Amino acid sequence: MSEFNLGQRWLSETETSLGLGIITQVDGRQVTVLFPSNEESRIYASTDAPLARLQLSEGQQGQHADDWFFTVTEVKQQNGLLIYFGQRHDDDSEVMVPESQLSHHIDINPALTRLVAGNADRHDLYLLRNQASEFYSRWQQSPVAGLLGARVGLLPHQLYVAQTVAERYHPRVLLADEVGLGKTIEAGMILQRRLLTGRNQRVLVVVPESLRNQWLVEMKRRFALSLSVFDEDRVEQAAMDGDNPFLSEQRVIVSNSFIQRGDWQQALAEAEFDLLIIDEAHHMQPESKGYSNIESLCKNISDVLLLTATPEQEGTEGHFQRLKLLDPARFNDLDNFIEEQNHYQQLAEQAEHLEGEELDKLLDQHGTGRVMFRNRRKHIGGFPARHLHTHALPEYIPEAGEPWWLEDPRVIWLMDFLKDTKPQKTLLICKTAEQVLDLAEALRVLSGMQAAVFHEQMSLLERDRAAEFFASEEDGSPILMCSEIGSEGRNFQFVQQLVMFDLPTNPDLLEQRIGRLDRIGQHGDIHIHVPYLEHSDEALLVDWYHYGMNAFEQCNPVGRALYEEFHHELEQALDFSESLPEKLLEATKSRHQQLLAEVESGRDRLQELNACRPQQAEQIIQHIQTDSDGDSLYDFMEAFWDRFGVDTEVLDEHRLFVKPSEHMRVPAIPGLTDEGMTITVDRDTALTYEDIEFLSWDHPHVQAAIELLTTEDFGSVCVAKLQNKALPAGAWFLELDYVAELAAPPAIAAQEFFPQQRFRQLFDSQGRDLSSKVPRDALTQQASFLDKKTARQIVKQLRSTAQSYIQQHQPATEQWLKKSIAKAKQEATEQLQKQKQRLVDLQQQNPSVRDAEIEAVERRLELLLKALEQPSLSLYAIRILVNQP
Ligand SMILES: Nc1ncnc2c1ncn2[C@@H]1O[C@H](COP(=O)(O)OP(=O)(O)OP(=O)(O)O)[C@@H](O)[C@H]1O
Repeated sequence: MSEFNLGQRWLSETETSLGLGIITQVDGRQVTVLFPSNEESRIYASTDAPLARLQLSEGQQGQHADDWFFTVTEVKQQNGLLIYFGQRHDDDSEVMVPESQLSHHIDINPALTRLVAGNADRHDLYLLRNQASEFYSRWQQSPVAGLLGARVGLLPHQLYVAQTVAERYHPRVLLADEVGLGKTIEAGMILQRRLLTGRNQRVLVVVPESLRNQWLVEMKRRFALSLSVFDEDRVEQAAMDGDNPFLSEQRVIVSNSFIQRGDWQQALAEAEFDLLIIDEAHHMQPESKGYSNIESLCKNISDVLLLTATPEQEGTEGHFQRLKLLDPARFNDLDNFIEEQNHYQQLAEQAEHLEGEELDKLLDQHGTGRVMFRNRRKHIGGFPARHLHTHALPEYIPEAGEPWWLEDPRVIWLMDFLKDTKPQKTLLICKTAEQVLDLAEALRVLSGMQAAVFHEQMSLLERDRAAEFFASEEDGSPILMCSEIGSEGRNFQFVQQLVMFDLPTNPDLLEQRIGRLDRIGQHGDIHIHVPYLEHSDEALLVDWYHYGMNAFEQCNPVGRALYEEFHHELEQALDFSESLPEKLLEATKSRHQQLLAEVESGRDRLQELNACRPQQAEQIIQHIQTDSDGDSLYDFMEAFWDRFGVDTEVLDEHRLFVKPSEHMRVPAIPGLTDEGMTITVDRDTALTYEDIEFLSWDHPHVQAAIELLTTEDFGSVCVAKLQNKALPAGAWFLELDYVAELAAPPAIAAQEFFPQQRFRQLFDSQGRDLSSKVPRDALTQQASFLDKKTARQIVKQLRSTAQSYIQQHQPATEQWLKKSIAKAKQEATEQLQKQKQRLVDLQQQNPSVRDAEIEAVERRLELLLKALEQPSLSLYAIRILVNQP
């Protein structure tokens, strides 16, 4: 057949996955085609080769073999070869591209390629493809994208913080909710939203070693997010290739001590992290080891979240130092900072008389409002009561040479207590690992009990195993005995009995200890037991804490301030008195009341107003409830699994088991393992069964399904049967869907102004434009399945007419694109200018608005406008409907 010429580009109608082929040999009866992307050759009989010629027409996009794109402006023929003239996308230059120089990849216009090749899919796959793009576009615009899929109860105070911080330009904030109110969860939500919207790509998490595993587990089970642990071994291993070891992963978690050692500081600095999260940040003290390493990370990384429940654990100055890590320019003078705090009461009074935007403005403009978020139990409500039980025990004189625990009455008390409270679980906390080990020995020797222990001399794995052994309901240990490291960060809300075998002198540490039980998820009253020896330090401390500041039964916001004021007298009393001096108790009590009244009307009130604005929080919750749209998600995924060969088995009303079958359409789908998984789209079910997957539009498997459908060619061309008696048999319609997208740096979240956009055109057999007259759904309702063979025949019959319609109506598509670009430009300019102005105004009043934030808005607008100059347009889907009444 004379139509074949060397250098021409043809597609295989039966194997489009081979990519674009090139004719390498033509002899009388045979034609040889090389498919370079697969390095395969095929020889066909020239008379009936299942091949289709790729011919781009004006207005269409082409891809050069060197990977740049162009839009065709003119097509010429020369010696049987096509020569394309057009404009390059990257530098706007005029180009001439002989067809032999086209890229072997044909994924830029999958629908057109398939049409040319004469291929068609089933109607239901086409519908799924269209749904995928619709849902994707909706998700891209959702103000709660990234907050939909967290396996958490929808708590207003957390969602308000998460949404507010995630939205900021280069957020640098202190998350300082009281112990156990969910700072880790807030950080996870912020992280997830920022990752999924593209605002951040590379995160470094720094946590105390003892919390590393808990973080990993929490991020995985609550957010389906994996973090990669980097310790000395892993880094050394990875560094052997000579590359920066941290660049091998996007989400990295390291321990405080790893940072303190500082061996990899240079590599960390060069690893291009854009978000830093530091948990238990009160440990970061200027005098602490490796502080300068933390300081330089905070300087290097644009976005920073510091987490601590006890920001003032190391005093006002310590608190100030952490604020300084966030914004050294704003927090540069401690005296000024203290002076500012003195005006909080006055500000709070003003705030009481304001509402809505006025209130927002005042809170935004003053103090630490923009930098620090602190929610308190008192404001949230609904937490269980805490009860103190003191157990005064007689002093004893230890016998020389005998272990102390043989005679200490607290040990006898503990054994009786465990008997009395059986089968309840008890958490015991004391100061040192030695004491824990002695107590474990005591219980073993005196009562034959194998108690779970948790202390710094154990490896991380051993600690996690101990916590698991304790948590196990059936054969777990009734008691876990921890040294002070167990008093931070861990989740023991399934326990109601807490024994303090000794007492810390720092009220914040006391609160951290109680916080292991008093946290979200605690459903019973908490019983705090302090067994103490008469005239011991604990005898004084228990009175000071309980009668002086009610620190056991209430969360105490001024504990640290009281400690700072009274610690000299307290230490003296501990050294020289047998009981708490009345004078010290009275002084503590009255100062406690005074300070409490002050902070509650000042700092506290401002923090309360700032950390959660109930109306806005309510709106976020409503958005989440609406945008989750579990029914649509379930239907969409069910159709997806069905079409892609994933087996499903209904377990109950809310749970489904899904597993890859032997007939998968693609080899693997991210987020779905070979063993399969149980899923739910129902939040309550996901909270009840933590081992099953909570599917949402944020979930990696759902995102993978959408990506597969929208970026590959599944369902891009279909032929369906119409049964309309009012129309002649054989009448046909051509429905085209164009998709426009932006190629922009992910960090500017361009999708919020220009999500994936679709443009539909509908023509009848005479080429009449019916786009505005016949809606898509009306056709879908009348459309039905047509067998594959007939469908392919129809595509082959109509493909050249369809191509000419596409070409003919290209100007209308471009017109549409121009309009939507102009609209997006206007909206982006208006909104971002407004955002910038707000920050500029704020900065006049409140220096905690950083220049970097304002510059980031300017940069976002600049990059957005640039990206809007070059949207990519592709023919996304083609549906041919043929009437067979
Ligand atoms: N919205 C929520 N839904 C379900 N569980 C939650 C939610 N928020 C927090 N939790 C659970 O409550 C516990 C406390 O949360 P988290 O660890 O985030 O608190 P924290 O403020 O970081 O604690 P700490 O002050 O001790 O470091 C955890 O077990 C967490 O999984």
